[in-house]
Amino acid sequence: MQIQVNDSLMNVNVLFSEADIRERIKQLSEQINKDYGTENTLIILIVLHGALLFASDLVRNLGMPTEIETVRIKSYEGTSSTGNITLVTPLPKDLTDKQILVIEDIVDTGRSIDFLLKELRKTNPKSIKVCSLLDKPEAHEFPVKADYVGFEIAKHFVIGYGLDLDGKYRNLPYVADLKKA
Ligand SMILES: O=P(O)(O)OC[C@H]1O[C@H](OP(=O)(O)OP(=O)(O)O)[C@H](O)[C@@H]1O
Ligand SMILES: Nc1nc2[nH]cnc2c(=O)[nH]1
Repeated sequence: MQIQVNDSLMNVNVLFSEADIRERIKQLSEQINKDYGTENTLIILIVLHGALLFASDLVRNLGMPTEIETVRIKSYEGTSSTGNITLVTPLPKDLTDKQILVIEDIVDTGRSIDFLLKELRKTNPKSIKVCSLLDKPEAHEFPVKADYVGFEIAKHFVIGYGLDLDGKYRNLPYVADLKKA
């Protein structure tokens, strides 16, 4: 598939197929189930919009009681970060003493998750961990480390499986990068 990005025609190059993602989600959920056990409730905090597809596949494999919550933060326009993070929706209420697992689609510069973790810590939860489908270690500008990572990737802009380009292509069932056609 080819798509137009600004003035360039780009090839959509699959990095992780549907099967790759399914298999990795199985492994991640096994690890999360092992770490948390089956007794205590886990708050699943889905960071909208990007993490929607990943989270909905991941939670189906979790064995503990969960409460699903969402938060929307925004930083990217096109393929670059604006540098300004905003909390578009409020944090869920009553997070004090709760176990929270934040679900992200990608940690890139780390600015978004750094911002969100600071906001969450103000609510005095029992614990906060982060599970991100993708991580770009070479792009980090903030000292963040996700506790669970699906795949580490290079410093390339990716789309699909929740990740957008100006709001589009989130529905692609795979993760792809863009190469000049
Ligand atoms: O580590 P960073 O450099 O901050 O980049 C990661 C963030 O960027 C994307 O969000 P975006 O603001 O594009 O919103 P979206 O999830 O609605 O696409 C993504 O979902 C992460 O939240
Ligand atoms: N779609 C998309 N959003 C991002 N937000 C931060 N990095 C990325 C990326 O590589 N792709």
